[in-house]
Amino acid sequence: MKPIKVGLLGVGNVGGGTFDVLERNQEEIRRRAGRSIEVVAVSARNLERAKTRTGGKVAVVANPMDIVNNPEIDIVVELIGGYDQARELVLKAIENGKHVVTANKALLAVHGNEIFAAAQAKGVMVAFEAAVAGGIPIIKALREGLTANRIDWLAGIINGTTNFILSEMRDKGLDFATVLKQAQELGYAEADPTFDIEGVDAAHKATIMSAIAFGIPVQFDKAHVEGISKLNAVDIRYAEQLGYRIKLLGIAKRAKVNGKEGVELRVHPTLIPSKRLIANVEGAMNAVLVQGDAVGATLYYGKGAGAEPTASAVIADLVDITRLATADPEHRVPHLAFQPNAMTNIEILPMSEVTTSYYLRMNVKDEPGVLADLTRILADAGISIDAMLQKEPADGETRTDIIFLTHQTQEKHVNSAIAKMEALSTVGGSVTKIRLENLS
Ligand SMILES: NC(=O)c1ccc[n+]([C@@H]2O[C@H](COP(=O)([O-])OP(=O)(O)OC[C@H]3O[C@@H](n4cnc5c(N)ncnc54)[C@H](O)[C@@H]3O)[C@@H](O)[C@H]2O)c1
Ligand SMILES: N[C@@H](CCO)C(=O)O
Ligand code: NA
Repeated sequence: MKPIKVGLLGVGNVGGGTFDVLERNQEEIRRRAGRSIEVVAVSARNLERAKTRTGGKVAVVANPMDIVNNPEIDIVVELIGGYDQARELVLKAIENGKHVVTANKALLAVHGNEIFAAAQAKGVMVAFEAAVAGGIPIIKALREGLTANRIDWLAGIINGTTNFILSEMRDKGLDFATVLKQAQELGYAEADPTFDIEGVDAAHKATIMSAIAFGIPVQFDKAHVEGISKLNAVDIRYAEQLGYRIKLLGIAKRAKVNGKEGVELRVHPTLIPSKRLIANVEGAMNAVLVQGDAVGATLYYGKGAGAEPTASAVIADLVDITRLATADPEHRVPHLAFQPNAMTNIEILPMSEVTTSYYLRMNVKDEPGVLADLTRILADAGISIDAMLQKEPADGETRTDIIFLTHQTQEKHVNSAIAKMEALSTVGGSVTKIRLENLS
């Protein structure tokens, strides 16, 4: 069979890695795919660098539209990132009847509904394994391996950069800026690293997984997004003393509020019991825990960022498309796991309606009655306490830290209890709130 022809948009970290792995493993890949997969052209901003990077073996063009409009190309691989230009290129490739592979989670979390509808109408595939948790085949697992299940929830460490920062800060005592620079040098970080640090990248990925897990449209604008920039080292230490690790988790969960179905879609620092496997995922590694009603809990672990791990996922999609290119479109696996006419629109819940447990830290005057006031406020809000830690005041100090771990409750109740605590004259400053998940 004649080779399937690929055009690469972008020869950066992932584009370069894809080129290398395709070349190195071309024979293995051909034996699996049944045809050779051949990169015939790449588009790059820096033409000379791209020529050197690809060893002068392929055409290098400046205008990515030249690839998208090239009738010889069967599959366009979008690895430039960003929203607008990537959207325009992907939609044009689809209009031209080309299949698309992309690692661009930002694009799919925001414009996915439009892109998948266009691909469906045209009968082409848009594959995106690399967009979520890099090299881990989590899209394949959710969409195919777990297809018998009603998925109850999933929770993942899905941003390598922030996990790397949290691990290095804890283990080596390095400061935030130094570790971020290392993550950038290692090719983990997004072009704009605030996307990593502020939880946006993890929310893009959680949004994509929520759509596949529950058969709902992608709705990034409804996700709750909180990163690690406001996380305090003291809370990492207290969490350890209480038997927990703090991780940036992306969570998608079915919930029922007043008898009505909803979906929780949230990214935030989270205390996880230290004994859980996922609590011990360190560095740029990712892990996703999925709870299905039939299978129970399954855990997927591996490299979530970096050139070749991500290339591994890009190429898996290229092989899938190569195998299925001649199949009737209606016989292929649907883009978002559910048939397009069988999607539902379960509401994404506002954060005030979310139910979870909490770590609350406050700095208080060390005097009689303070603890009673605090526990009264929690009791009045219907919040029960699971554990408490009270530190001895340092020598000569009259103030100390108190930490409560609560049982599950709705966020609105915790917020109103915190407002009452902060109004006490014995409580100084604001109360730190970090969510806690037992993941069992
Ligand atoms: N780096 C990772 O570990 C990783 C993992 C998973 C997904 N991703 C995603 O993969 C995509 C690429 O990430 P990356 O880390 O390789 O980024 P990168 O910045 O290393 O590479 C992007 C490349 O695209 C080029 N480019 C930008 N606009 C272009 C244009 N108009 N025409 C041609 N080339 C253009 C840039 O010059 C750059 O070389 C992003 O969507 C990113 O979110 C990255
Ligand atoms: N910036 C992302 C790349 C992988 O999607 C991360 O750190 O996880
Ligand atoms: Na993946």
